[in-house]
Amino acid sequence: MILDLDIGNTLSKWRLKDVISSEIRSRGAVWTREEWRPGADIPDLDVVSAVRISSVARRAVLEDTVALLQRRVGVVHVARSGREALGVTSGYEEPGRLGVDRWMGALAGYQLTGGCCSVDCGSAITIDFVLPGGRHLGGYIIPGLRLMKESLKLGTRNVAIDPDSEADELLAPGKNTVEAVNHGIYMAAVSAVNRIYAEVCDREGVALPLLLTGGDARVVSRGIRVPHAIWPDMVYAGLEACYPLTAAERAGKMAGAPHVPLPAPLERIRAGLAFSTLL
Ligand SMILES: Nc1ncnc2c1ncn2[C@@H]1O[C@H](COP(=O)(O)OP(=O)(O)O)[C@@H](O)[C@H]1O
Ligand SMILES: CC(C)(COP(=O)(O)O)[C@@H](O)C(=O)NCCC(=O)O
Ligand SMILES: [K+]
Repeated sequence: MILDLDIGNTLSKWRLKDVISSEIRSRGAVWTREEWRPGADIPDLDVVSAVRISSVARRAVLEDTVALLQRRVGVVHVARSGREALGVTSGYEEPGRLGVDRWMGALAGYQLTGGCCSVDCGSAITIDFVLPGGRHLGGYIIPGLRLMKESLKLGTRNVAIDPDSEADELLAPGKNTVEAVNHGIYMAAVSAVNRIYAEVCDREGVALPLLLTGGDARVVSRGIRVPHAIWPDMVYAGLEACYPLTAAERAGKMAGAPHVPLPAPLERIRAGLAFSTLL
């Protein structure tokens, strides 16, 4: 089995992938803690022959995890952001400083679409752009839904936005504190994504496919008006593309890759932008 790890600031996600069949056998998540230790809630390492890791947690968390895994597993790949990979060149002045989860998402998105906007809705919401041809432009970082809510300190942190709510309900004015906070941060997040997507497509003169991932991808998706796809395994797909281990991966297949709808025509994106900024 291959153990893939996506260690974010909130959750450490894992999945076990069969080396022979390329099927995902199991998956789970544990809180990203100071001392991250395989335990009851972590897969059995005896069946693991290789590990691939994307981590944006504190360096000590990664070092501890890698040290522990290296004692038990023969092959441990730790992804790093770089200046160039798989046809994509980083837009960052210091490429090593780009969050590796963003880099994995950008690489996976580029493999799938040949140029896209990738949005990762986790602890932070990150919005990255890769143009056709492979130039990564850089991106945007805003607080995620949960962080925005916690920062208000209004005692609403444990009342999550129902991911099944209709966008229309979430966009309506709140009639109590919980609603006002939930609807406010939701509006802030989806407005930012909609606006940033339109601004950058307009600037660059290209309508890009739009991909969403992360723990809040589903709820954010409901407020996005332009065609897009959700790809829960997008960070894992970057690991697959960087460190292909199975026959399917070597053939360029990425697990769980969604059907990506054609983007809206550029004129429509521009008209929407003009409408939201000039009226
Ligand atoms: N079952 C869940 N447990 C925890 N967080 C969840 C859950 N479902 C959705 N979320 C949301 O997803 C976010 C974590 O998403 P994730 O992409 O794993 O973040 P990160 O990569 O930063 O750890 C949380 O901040 C929360 O808003
Ligand atoms: C922006 C992030 C905190 C997002 O992390 P996440 O929400 O996935 O936990 C992470 O990608 C990161 O630490 N990036 C380094 C800074 C940068 O990308 O510029
Ligand atoms: K994120």
